[in-house]
Amino acid sequence: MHLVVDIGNTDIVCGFYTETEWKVILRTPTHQPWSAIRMEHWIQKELTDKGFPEVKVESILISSVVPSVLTQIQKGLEHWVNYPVKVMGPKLYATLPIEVISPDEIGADLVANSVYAHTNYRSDVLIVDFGTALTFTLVDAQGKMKGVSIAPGLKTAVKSLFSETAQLPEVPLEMPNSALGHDTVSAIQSGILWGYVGMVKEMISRVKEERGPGVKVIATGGLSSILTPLEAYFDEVNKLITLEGLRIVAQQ
Ligand SMILES: Nc1ncnc2c1ncn2[C@@H]1O[C@H](COP(=O)(O)OP(=O)(O)O)[C@@H](O)[C@H]1O
Ligand SMILES: CC(C)(COP(=O)(O)O)[C@@H](O)C(=O)NCCC(=O)O
Ligand SMILES: [K+]
Repeated sequence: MHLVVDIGNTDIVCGFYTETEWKVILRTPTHQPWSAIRMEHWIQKELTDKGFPEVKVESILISSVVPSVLTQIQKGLEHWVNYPVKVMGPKLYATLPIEVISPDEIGADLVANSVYAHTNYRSDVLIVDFGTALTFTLVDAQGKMKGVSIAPGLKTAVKSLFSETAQLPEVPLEMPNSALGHDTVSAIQSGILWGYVGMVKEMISRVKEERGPGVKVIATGGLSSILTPLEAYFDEVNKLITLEGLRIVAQQ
């Protein structure tokens, strides 16, 4: 088997795959007191629990947007498999089938998303990633990353309102039926969820105005199925896009 790891600002996701399919996907919170040994023990225990006690992992590629966590995760994995692990970064970007925008600043997850989009569509594609941040990335037909937009993610917006106010609670991310709320919880749900529906529609429409109506729009990230009124706007909704992109990079 082979392994790709996506270290995001909320979760670390580990995808184990063979030539033909994903075998097992593991998820754990990013913010833990990570040490190399904690990582090695966690992955061994999870694999055993999921019915893969003695896997042979032939290659590992990591994408990280959390530098403070990367070192211990990488060390733990390298100790586990006993060979160097690859990490997404500017040196690797130079070998990709896409042209990476601002290689020293760009998030590695956005690069992986772009590799997936270009490999599968070969047209203008807008990737909407509903993670800790809500990101929009445009890749053109030649595989050039043309631009990125970054906003607070849905859960980040909810948490920020809760932590910056005295009287507003943290609310579940559920689409309200009506435009305006009738109590505090539904009022916050209205503001954030309908507000974000509007934000995503506005971004899609602006990008299509600039690039033409043929732009494909694909959605990923843990929160990509919350804004149900957007379903018709997406050509694909797939929570595995970042892992799929990493797998393409690892296999090249
Ligand atoms: N398969 C899933 N089903 C339901 N919720 C999920 C799933 N995966 C992730 N989430 C939730 O979606 C949120 C964003 O996750 P993710 O896209 O992995 O963010 P990041 O990449 O920033 O770490 C998290 O709060 C997580 O708990
Ligand atoms: C934009 C992000 C915070 C998204 O991270 P995520 O929501 O997946 O945890 C991450 O890709 C990042 O830190 N990017 C660096 C800045 C940039 O891409 O321009
Ligand atoms: K992500």
